[in-house]
Amino acid sequence: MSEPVFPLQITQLVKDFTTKRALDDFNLTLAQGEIAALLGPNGAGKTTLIGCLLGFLSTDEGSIRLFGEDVNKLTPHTRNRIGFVPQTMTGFTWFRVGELLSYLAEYRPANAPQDNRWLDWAGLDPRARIKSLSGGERQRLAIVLALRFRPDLIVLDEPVASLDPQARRDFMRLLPDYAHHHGATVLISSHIISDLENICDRFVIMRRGQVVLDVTKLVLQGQVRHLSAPPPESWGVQTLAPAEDGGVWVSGWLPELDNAACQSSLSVQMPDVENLFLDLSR
Ligand SMILES: Nc1ncnc2c1ncn2[C@@H]1O[C@H](COP(=O)(O)OP(=O)(O)OP(=O)(O)O)[C@@H](O)[C@H]1O
Repeated sequence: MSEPVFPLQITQLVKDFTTKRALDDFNLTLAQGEIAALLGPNGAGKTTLIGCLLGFLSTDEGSIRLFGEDVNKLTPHTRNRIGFVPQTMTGFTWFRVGELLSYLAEYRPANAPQDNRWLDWAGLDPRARIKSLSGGERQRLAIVLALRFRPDLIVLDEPVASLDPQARRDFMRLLPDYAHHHGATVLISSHIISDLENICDRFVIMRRGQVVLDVTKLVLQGQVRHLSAPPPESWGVQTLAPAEDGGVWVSGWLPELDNAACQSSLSVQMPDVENLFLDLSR
């Protein structure tokens, strides 16, 4: 039987800068249609990871495969299946918005499918010069450029930091709609965890270049709990991290865990991603 082909498969990745190991045995595989949050404190390695998986940065060990192809040997077809939204858009400043859209469209096949909802959402004046756009308007343009040609794998590095609240909210509604509609896979990094909690079905938390927790929303809701104090060993649950409030994060099989907590003096709470993230990041 042939191996499944994943949109993204990162295996034992190592990335060293001169004085720093930024990624250390990093592993991540995304299946088609998954919307995954990439979370980590400043310096955790998120941008480095994204740079490596898009082929912008060289790697030292391990492998990165996109739709089954080595990231450094992507065919043009596969390259066209990937959309990348950077933290800030640079370059192309001499173009007008409409000129840049037309110019970049020439690099696509004439019949390439498009999704115009992003242009509608961005609301940009095609006659505006890119150098005169505000930071948020440039970011809208970056999103249009990355998503207009219906990518199957979307990688977003802090895409909403410069968007106003309405644009950010609308974008965070459109993105999962788009992904579900087209079966696209999404990897999104952001420090605004409440946004990600709503739209993501998987949470990958990294620290110091490594994955410290990789959990689906289903497992998070079904098996991860915050306890007010460490549980007895006999419960057989795994301790994930101590919590700042003196409690502890555990993972175990429910309802056994909830039943056990009911019969003891421990209080048990459903997880919220932000607190779990903060405690795992310490
Ligand atoms: N070109 C570079 N040379 C040396 N060290 C680097 C370089 N780029 C990044 N680093 C280091 O690698 C580590 C990971 O950086 P990275 O930018 O990937 O973190 P991040 O998780 O994206 O952080 P942030 O949330 O602040 O954007 C940091 O310690 C950073 O100082």
